[in-house]
Amino acid sequence: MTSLNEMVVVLKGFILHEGKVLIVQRANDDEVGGGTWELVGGQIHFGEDLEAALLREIQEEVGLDVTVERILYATTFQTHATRQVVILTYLCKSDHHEVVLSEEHIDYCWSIKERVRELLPPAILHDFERNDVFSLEEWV
Ligand SMILES: Nc1nc2c([nH]c(=O)n2[C@H]2C[C@H](O)[C@@H](COP(=O)(O)OP(=O)(O)OP(=O)(O)O)O2)c(=O)[nH]1
Repeated sequence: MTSLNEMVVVLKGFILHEGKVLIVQRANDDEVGGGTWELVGGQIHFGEDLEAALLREIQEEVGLDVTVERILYATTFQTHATRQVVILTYLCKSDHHEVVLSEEHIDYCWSIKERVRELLPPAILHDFERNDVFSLEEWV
């Protein structure tokens, strides 16, 4: 019997430029999480390398060429009964701050910690706390 369960792997970039992290706001008409703020990134394609997938997603969503430094944390959750997401979040550095958004997002913000605490949803903030992301010395 074929399983109807789905497992997706999502790569996210914690992109820093001059001490601030880039967060983006999903389009309001997005069926999942419309209007909410998140890190840049998306699903790996079958057969793709992790870093290549991350660089592709970052280029597609915000038009930046970044340097990937290291993995910060991995997390997983179910979006509904038959769909589980595994998220790998990587520290990245950008030499530039000029962002070109795709149709997926309607706004962006290079953010200090205080702003991130105001804008990101509790689930992501919880993962930041659990994985000491707020202690990153490169982040203002
Ligand atoms: N709990 C938790 N949720 C997170 C984290 N990072 C993160 O983006 N999310 C949420 C926000 C997104 O709604 C969701 C999955 O990311 P996504 O929207 O880019 O994935 P997707 O399936 O749409 O991928 P794609 O179509 O854009 O390729 O996970 C995190 O660290 N912890």
